[in-house]
Amino acid sequence: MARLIRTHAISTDFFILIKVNRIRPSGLIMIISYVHLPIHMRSEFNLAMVLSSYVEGVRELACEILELMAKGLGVPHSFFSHLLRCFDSDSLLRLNHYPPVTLTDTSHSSFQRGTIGFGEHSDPQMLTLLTSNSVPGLQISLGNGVWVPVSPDPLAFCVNVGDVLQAMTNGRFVSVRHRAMANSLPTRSRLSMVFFGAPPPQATITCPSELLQQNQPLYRNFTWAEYKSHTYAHRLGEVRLDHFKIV
Ligand SMILES: O=C(O)CCC(=O)C(=O)O
Ligand SMILES: [Fe+2]
Repeated sequence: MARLIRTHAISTDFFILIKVNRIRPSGLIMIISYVHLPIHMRSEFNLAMVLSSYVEGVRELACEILELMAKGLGVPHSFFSHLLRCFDSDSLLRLNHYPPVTLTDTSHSSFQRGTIGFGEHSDPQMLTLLTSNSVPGLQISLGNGVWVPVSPDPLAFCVNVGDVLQAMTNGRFVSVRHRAMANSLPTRSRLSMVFFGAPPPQATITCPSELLQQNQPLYRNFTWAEYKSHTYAHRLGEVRLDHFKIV
């Protein structure tokens, strides 16, 4: 954990240092960006070193959380975590950049407070660990149109259950629907760094027998590759796990 905090601090500085160019296709309200990485980086900002150390630390943290969940559910210790520890685990690190878009910026005249930057969805993987700089934007859905903002804290992780963990726990843990608002701060970009813990493509997503002693299975077995291709063939906002429900 100490190493994770150290690497997190270095990588946050690193990502703040990178040059950011916004593309503004005429007529388009935008919120799309290039991130340029300087080629001649000082040695302490060696990208590969920082990223692999970060991913190793954040993956370990995700595994520890999954092991605590397994303990709480009374299922074998590494039933969930071993999938993230597999050498061909399909886990992913994503950086999201939300450039400042101000209400007075004429090229964004139709931009309004409340514009969504990243639409409502649940993450398809098992467990998400998200951290951001101190610019707000992330919101969690409580259902019925109620959204709760998550206070941005560069030294904290927001941990979200993903669809696959919902299926593997037979609905005991529910994947959280969330979204990110476009950034209306005039001068600062919002950056989020998201680790998605996922199984290997050919892993079968199934529920442990301990969770089926008094309950019928809610979802049929599927592979992560199958779920992923279903996910990308459907819209972000759909409840994509419903397709695998046993009716
Ligand atoms: O940037 C954020 O706060 C949310 C991003 C997100 O939900 C995602 O990348 O799946
Ligand atoms: Fe997400």
